[in-house]
Amino acid sequence: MEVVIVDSPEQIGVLGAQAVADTVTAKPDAILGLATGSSPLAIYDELGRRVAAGELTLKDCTGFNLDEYVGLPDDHPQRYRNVIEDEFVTKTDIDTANVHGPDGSAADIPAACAAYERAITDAGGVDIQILGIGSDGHIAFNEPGSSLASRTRLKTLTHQTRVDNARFFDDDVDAVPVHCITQGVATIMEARHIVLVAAGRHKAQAVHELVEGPISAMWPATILQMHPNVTVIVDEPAASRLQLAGYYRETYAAKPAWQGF
Ligand SMILES: N[C@@H]1[C@@H](O)[C@H](O)[C@@H](COP(=O)(O)O)O[C@@H]1O
Repeated sequence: MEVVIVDSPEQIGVLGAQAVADTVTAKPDAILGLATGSSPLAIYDELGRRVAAGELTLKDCTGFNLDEYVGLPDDHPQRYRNVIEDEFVTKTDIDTANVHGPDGSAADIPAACAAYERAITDAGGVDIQILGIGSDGHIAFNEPGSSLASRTRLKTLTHQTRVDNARFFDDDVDAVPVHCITQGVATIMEARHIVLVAAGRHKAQAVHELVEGPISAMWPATILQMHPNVTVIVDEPAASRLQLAGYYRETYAAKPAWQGF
């Protein structure tokens, strides 16, 4: 696990976008794993800037979203498919027809979850997964207690997650759906490169557990310690509880150029 500590959320965006650009340069039809939440927004903005400047194209890429609320109408602005459309697809040149998400309106949810797993596998698997982290250590919507071997499935959101996300629903926690479909922890672990980004002091405990804590379903992100290719990019407040922060800074400063990102 590589830990990169930067000065600002904007720098998180620049480095995260660089990781995506490196992947797409090596493989123009790369499969991108897309995350909602505020943390990845700087990455999407920077990718949009690069596409607009003619430095990068995502036109042959495919995207798979991590998760989706259950039961929101198709045109609801907080439906994650719509959030990814607004925050990522419209800013870049990726083809919207090639961006997929779990079907939160499916009549048969287990069948929709199985179909989503198959779609990711049939596409060849995710080359680079952008990931945020909840303040309780959740990844996608894999709440504390999630099986570390889980696949795409229905989950019940914790009250804390619904409170955290109420800001997107006019501060009305009752408007936040109770259920979601999320890629499982094991699904996420199959991505070839995972770039997890976090900003702000409210993420400091989760980032500490993710990088330095014992692996536990109580902090689902800790399973990433078992993944061979994870880059964690955090700002100073999010890094404030890291015990080995000095070592991570020295390691990044001394990184041989040939290692790339
Ligand atoms: N399902 C999303 C997660 O994928 C995201 O990581 C988390 C943190 O969001 P933020 O980056 O806004 O703190 O929010 C939601 O729960």
